[in-house]
Amino acid sequence: MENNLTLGEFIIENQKHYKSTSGEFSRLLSSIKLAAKIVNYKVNKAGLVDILGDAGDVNIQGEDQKKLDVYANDVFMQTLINREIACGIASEEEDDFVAIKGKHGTNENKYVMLIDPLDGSSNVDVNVSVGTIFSIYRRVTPIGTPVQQEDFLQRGNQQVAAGYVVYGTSTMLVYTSGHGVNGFTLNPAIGSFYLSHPNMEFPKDGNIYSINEGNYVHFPQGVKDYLKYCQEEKDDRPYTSRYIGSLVSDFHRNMIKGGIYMYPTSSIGPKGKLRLLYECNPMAFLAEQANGKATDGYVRIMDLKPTELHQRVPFFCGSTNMVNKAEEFMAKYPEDAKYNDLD
Ligand SMILES: O=P(O)(O)OC[C@H]1O[C@](O)(COP(=O)(O)O)[C@@H](O)[C@@H]1O
Ligand SMILES: [Mg+2]
Ligand SMILES: [Mg+2]
Repeated sequence: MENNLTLGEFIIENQKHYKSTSGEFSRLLSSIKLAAKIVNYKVNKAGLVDILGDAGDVNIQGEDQKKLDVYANDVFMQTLINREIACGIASEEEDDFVAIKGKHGTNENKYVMLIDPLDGSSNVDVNVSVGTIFSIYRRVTPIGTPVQQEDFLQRGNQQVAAGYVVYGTSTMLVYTSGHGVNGFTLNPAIGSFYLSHPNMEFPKDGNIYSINEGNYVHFPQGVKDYLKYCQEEKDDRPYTSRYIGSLVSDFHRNMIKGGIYMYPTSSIGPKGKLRLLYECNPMAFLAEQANGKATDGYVRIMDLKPTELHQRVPFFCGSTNMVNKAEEFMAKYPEDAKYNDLD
């Protein structure tokens, strides 16, 4: 393993792909790598340090923040702010985007980042794998001016890079900058990420479906029909149901083994649960770069026009043939495509 490229070497080797010649993009990826190691160190010994349980606050989405949500958010925010490595950051745990003003009050950087600092919060206290998700864009407003909302509300197809860290049996950082998907495993003894999963790809087909079936009665009919199809005794079915409850971990498993992750609308969550900007868009970019597919059941996730920082959308993501099949069932109920009109 140690002969493999380290993540740092890989980033430098692949600088030729980045339109940024200033090294700014490489430094941004290196800062993410550093923050991931710091969070990993805490996550790995969560039971021994006072980091489990609720932080006692509620985020803008009305969710109880876990201490690890707040910790991971602070680590990523401070790591990037202290290095003045981006001009703005938006986070699941911050009400609004944060403009990074350099020491001299201005910031010449061209990248903004959106982040889900700790994904799978419900699993934090029970020692089940969790993650971090990030998405990077080039700003659209003039460099040197204060960053604006429109720099963050860009369609997913404008992403420059996206990735996740999974804090699981091993810790991995998986990312794309538009040239395929590569996975790096952390060697905790050496403290370096090594290329362990080059050119990751979703199998076109799979036999795993991931969805919180506890919400079954609330699902749209198209989803109920697709689940019946998955559970039918026919051909290579029934499929296997696997649901960790951490998007990053369910996505990672399905990318390796073949499968589909679904978080649809429901009568209790009329727009679904997952956030477009820092959960669905980055995972969709990774999925497509790994020959998978990601839609809201009807439309390509990365073509959706964001309107709010924390907006939610339904999410169907994974092996292309499985997402196509799910869409076939959804297409029979076109009225369910209008989830955005349900204000
Ligand atoms: O408990 P539910 O409703 O099945 O939701 C689980 C989903 O919600 C999430 O935990 C949402 O992410 P956060 O933990 O970052 O809020 C996903 O990781 C996961 O797939
Ligand atoms: Mg999340
Ligand atoms: Mg989160």
